[in-house]
Amino acid sequence: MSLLEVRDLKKKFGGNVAVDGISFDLQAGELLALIGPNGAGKTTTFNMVNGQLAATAGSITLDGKELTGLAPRKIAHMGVGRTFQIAATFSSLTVIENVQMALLAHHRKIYSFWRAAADQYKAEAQSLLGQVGMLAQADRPSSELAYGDVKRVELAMGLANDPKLLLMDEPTAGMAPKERNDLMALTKKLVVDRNMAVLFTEHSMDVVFAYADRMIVLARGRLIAEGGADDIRNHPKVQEVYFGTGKTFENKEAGAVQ
Ligand SMILES: Nc1ncnc2c1ncn2[C@@H]1O[C@H](COP(=O)(O)OP(=O)(O)OP(=O)(O)O)[C@@H](O)[C@H]1O
Repeated sequence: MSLLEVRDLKKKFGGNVAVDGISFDLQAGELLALIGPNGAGKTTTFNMVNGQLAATAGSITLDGKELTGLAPRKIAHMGVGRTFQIAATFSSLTVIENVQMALLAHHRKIYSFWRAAADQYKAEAQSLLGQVGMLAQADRPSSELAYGDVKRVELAMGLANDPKLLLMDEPTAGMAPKERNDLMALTKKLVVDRNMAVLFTEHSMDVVFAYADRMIVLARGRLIAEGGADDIRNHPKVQEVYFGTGKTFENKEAGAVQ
């Protein structure tokens, strides 16, 4: 049994079929990329896995337990994490306070307890910051961080619920190539060290080909290809949909840093 099993998953918005009966597996310790042109159904798939969107049909199981129909909070507690952007309101908090907030949320403490709980989960937060190489910057205001470091803190926050599966939506968007590579190398290390699974969407093909263990390709809601970098690069259907959009892989790489 795979950690995540998606079977015949479907989502309709009115008459528009955004995800049209896709099936795939994800193992613990695997970094799986979900790619495809704009409007392919990537975000919709993601949001069904974390429970933000209800599936129209199909099944999603984690460790054999059905996730469809459960609330996002319940799914998070079952071990599905996601990286989220540090909200503007939290940018005045220090790095470690942001991670403590994520831990408080996971342990269901109420925000108004925050003052009294300033020291709560400090050791756990330090441990998470250590894992993403940010311990030395724990007491800096988040607003002062370089963009690549913000992304590391967001990753630490995504680990607050000790996820078996971490969802990352375009983790490297807006990053310079060096920062992108550092973040993905770190993600890969965490996947191995924690025996965690990661499902990520990504527009930058160089990131996908360099770091993903495997990739699945969606086009118009259908899964059209699945495999390693060489399988995907040379897959006629994949070439067709990417050429069909006027974007070759090379063009996408060149235009990846926005
Ligand atoms: N809330 C919604 N209501 C109606 N249609 C939607 C909704 N969300 C997505 N869609 C439609 O579903 C299809 C898939 O969208 P989705 O955002 O999942 O694609 P995507 O692969 O993530 O695209 P992108 O790379 O542009 O983010 C599109 O046709 C989109 O217009």
